[in-house]
Amino acid sequence: MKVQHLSKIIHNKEILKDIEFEVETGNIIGIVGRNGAGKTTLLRTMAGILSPTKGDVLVEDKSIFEQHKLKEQILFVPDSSEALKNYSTKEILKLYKAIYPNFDTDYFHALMGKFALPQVSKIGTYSKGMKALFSIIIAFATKAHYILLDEPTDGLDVIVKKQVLQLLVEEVADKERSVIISSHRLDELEFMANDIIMIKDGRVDTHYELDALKSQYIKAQVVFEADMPDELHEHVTIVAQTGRVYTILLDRQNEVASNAIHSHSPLLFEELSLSLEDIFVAKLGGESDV
Ligand SMILES: Nc1ncnc2c1ncn2[C@@H]1O[C@H](COP(=O)(O)OP(=O)(O)OP(=O)(O)O)[C@@H](O)[C@H]1O
Repeated sequence: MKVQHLSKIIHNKEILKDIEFEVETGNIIGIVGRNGAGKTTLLRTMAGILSPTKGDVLVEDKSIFEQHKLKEQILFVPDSSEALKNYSTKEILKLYKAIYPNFDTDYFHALMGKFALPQVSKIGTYSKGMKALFSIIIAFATKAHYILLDEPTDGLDVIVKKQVLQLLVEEVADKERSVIISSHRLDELEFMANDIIMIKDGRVDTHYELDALKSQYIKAQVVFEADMPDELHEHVTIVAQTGRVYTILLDRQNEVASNAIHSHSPLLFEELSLSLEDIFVAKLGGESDV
């Protein structure tokens, strides 16, 4: 799937601005960004629910807005299943089977059994987590090639969440499917995603292959005889400070920063393992809530 120069204007406001990236099959892509950055609008446009003001979404090098049948390969799971609440699980099953020609009914029942989800006459009677789970089960049973999930783990308890995350990883393992997830949960994404696309004010701020991103930064604990020398503040991001113990982030390529630190002969300089959340602190200037 190719997202090409995608722009979307709603009520004179440019929500998406020239967004471009490619989704390879067998990958999990994490879309992250602060509230209102444009993640949901992007997913809805990629699913063909919203039409772009400019740009295109291509599957098999053809526009999904010109060849509507291609939309059968894409499935969008919204962060709320309100629209389903008055239907029974059987009715929803029937609806999806009609829309998605490759819908796998056996797989649907197998997943319902695996997650011990009962069939109900009104989806509204499910708990919040059960609704989220049901939407995910339906999504994977469609056998669509591109599954777009908006905040999929909202409302799931820890045990179900782990099972769902495991399911996502298994689903892409055969390289037939890609999963694109919008999430605030960086800690979850970092164990699954191959790529992270950070959206800021409707633009792709950064698009990183996760392993490359992690190797770009160093997280370290550093202690000097006194407070951290002033000149170092411009070179490093301080993540935490307890007394004279500073936890810092610095760019691995930035030799000036590294030389500056060592020229002040730190009493301790110890590299720590880096999380995705740390990187967002570095990139968004202390705003870890993306
Ligand atoms: N139908 C609409 N009419 C007017 N403005 C809209 C509409 N849909 C989205 N927007 C605006 O577009 C911007 C991006 O919204 P969007 O829901 O895509 O962000 P998001 O990154 O998914 O946010 P969140 O993390 O809070 O879910 C927001 O400023 C929102 O108010």
